[in-house]
Amino acid sequence: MTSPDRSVPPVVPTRSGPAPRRSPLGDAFHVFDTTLRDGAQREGITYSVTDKLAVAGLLDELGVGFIEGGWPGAMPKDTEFFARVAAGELSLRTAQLVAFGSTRKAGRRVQDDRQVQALLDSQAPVVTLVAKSDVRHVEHALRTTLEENLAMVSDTVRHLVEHGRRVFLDGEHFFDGYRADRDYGLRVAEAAVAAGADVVVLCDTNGGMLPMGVHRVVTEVAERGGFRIGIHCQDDTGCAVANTVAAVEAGATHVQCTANGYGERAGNADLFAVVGNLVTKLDLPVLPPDGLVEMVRVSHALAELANIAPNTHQAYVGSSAFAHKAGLHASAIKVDPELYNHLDPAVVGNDMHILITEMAGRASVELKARELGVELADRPDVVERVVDTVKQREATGWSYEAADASFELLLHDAIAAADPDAAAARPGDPTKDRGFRVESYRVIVDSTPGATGVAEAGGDTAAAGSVPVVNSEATVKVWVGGTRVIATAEGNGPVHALDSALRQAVVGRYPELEKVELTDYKVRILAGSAGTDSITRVLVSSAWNGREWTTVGVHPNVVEASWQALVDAMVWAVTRPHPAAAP
Ligand SMILES: CC(=O)SCCNC(=O)CCNC(=O)[C@H](O)C(C)(C)COP(=O)(O)OP(=O)(O)OC[C@H]1O[C@@H](n2cnc3c(N)ncnc32)[C@H](O)[C@@H]1OP(=O)(O)O
Ligand SMILES: CC(=O)C(=O)O
Repeated sequence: MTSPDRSVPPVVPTRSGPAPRRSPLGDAFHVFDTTLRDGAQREGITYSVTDKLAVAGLLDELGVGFIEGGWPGAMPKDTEFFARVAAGELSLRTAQLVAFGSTRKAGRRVQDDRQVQALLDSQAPVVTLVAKSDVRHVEHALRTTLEENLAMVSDTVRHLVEHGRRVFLDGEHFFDGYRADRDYGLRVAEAAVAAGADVVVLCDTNGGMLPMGVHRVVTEVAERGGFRIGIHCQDDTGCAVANTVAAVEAGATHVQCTANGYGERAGNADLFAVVGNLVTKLDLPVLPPDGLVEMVRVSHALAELANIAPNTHQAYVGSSAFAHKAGLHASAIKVDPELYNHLDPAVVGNDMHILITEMAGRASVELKARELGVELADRPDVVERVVDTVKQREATGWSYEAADASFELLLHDAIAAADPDAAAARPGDPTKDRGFRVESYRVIVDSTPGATGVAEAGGDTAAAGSVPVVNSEATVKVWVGGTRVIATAEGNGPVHALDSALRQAVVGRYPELEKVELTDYKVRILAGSAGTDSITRVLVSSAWNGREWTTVGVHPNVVEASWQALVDAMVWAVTRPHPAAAP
């Protein structure tokens, strides 16, 4: 018989399912998300139960420690959400689920309070109880005595703790109450802690605080000691994130926030800014190591679920959070991106990009060209030509900031113009050839007086017999690979007719154009200088094969401005290197 080899470590039993993730700080620091409770209190947000499950799943992927799912018993949807989680529809890897509710009603036994029972029925392992901590609210809103409010707090906390729940207490209006009667808020906190609460969250419910005041109050409360401090800041002064960070600096170790700052009135502290600041500025690793890089993805997915357009300028996660417009910024970034970025955007899953506008300088153009795969470091002539063209055009109403595809064509036109011999010698090279050449176009719009009804193909669709029928027809003449092609098409308006005729003319050579979709068409009328006509700027967005691109046209005539943007859209589609080869 051989003795067991003691040098081999024992086999650790494998877990079924993915291993739980934890922030390196574990329970020492809580990131507590209340998007599904306070966030849902924002005007305009209505989550379905399915949305709520998806929101919770995304927050768990980010790595928050606690997800407040709603108020079971107050709203059927919230009750159903907890029931569906309990039934196994969602399993959380990182976060613990939290049910929110208020203390028992005044003058009622906690055992008889249906709202409190609903918290237990939710089966959430953690409960946040909202309690009045401002004497004026106790006396005027609850219309009860200060002693009864303390009893409501301790009875409810004890009841929940006795039933195995971990309890956090939200001290509503704590900061306003502290100004009016500082001892009472602390007595509420102490009553909760004595009954078993784990955290007392100091709430700036009306959101009127500034960071210095939050720091002072949290410091004083921390000096009294005896309980763990949390912070919950509404954003009515625009300081919710700063107030939250100030509270952490003063000793809070539990932060309540909402995704993208959604919340009652002006909102709450934005989870992404709070976490971004704590991790990258205060060196507090409050998320699991793979969490921070998910911020952009999760923020945008949560905006989608809330049906709110993402805030492009949102700190850390907005698509413009690392966008640089000023030429001087670009010139320093060319030397070292850190010179004009507060952190590497990749850390939070974001990207830096350079905007080309009238504020661009040579460095902006060089960096933008590099983004587009073109190296212009040794082509100062081309760079200068592009800078001049952009500045002159933007002075007359063009805008390349949102029209990357038109800028890309302008760049390649400048390269071709700088080297006309090479352009002639290599007509098939997309950097030298626009794919087709327009000779002319014509549009006819006609309407027969008295003719009304549902329009046929090519006319405006209208309710039967209600509006005149207007027909639009376009003819384009283009040169494609040495051949002159004339095509005519109808459309439900002049721009549609032009788009159809142009595609018809070039589709034989470029069959992929059949699949290009026009996804957006924006017209902006720009005031002309005194005494002159106004100018029209048209932006056309197109999509194909997972790519989107935007082109611009500018002219006093809206049809010509639209035509320029349409032609750029098609030229970009047929000449730029893109996944066009894919089906
Ligand atoms: C600061 C915050 O944002 S806290 C979160 C607030 N969120 C919400 O209110 C959303 C969900 N709310 C609801 O669905 C409803 O308001 C409910 C179900 C909670 C209560 O509805 P109702 O019973 O019809 O009461 P109503 O909303 O008119 O008033 C709230 C009652 O709770 C009492 N109350 C308020 N805060 C507390 C508290 N912390 N502890 C105990 N009772 C409280 C009020 O005094 C009032 O009592 P009353 O009925 O004796 O006058
Ligand atoms: C609890 C809460 O949402 C507040 O006091 O603002």
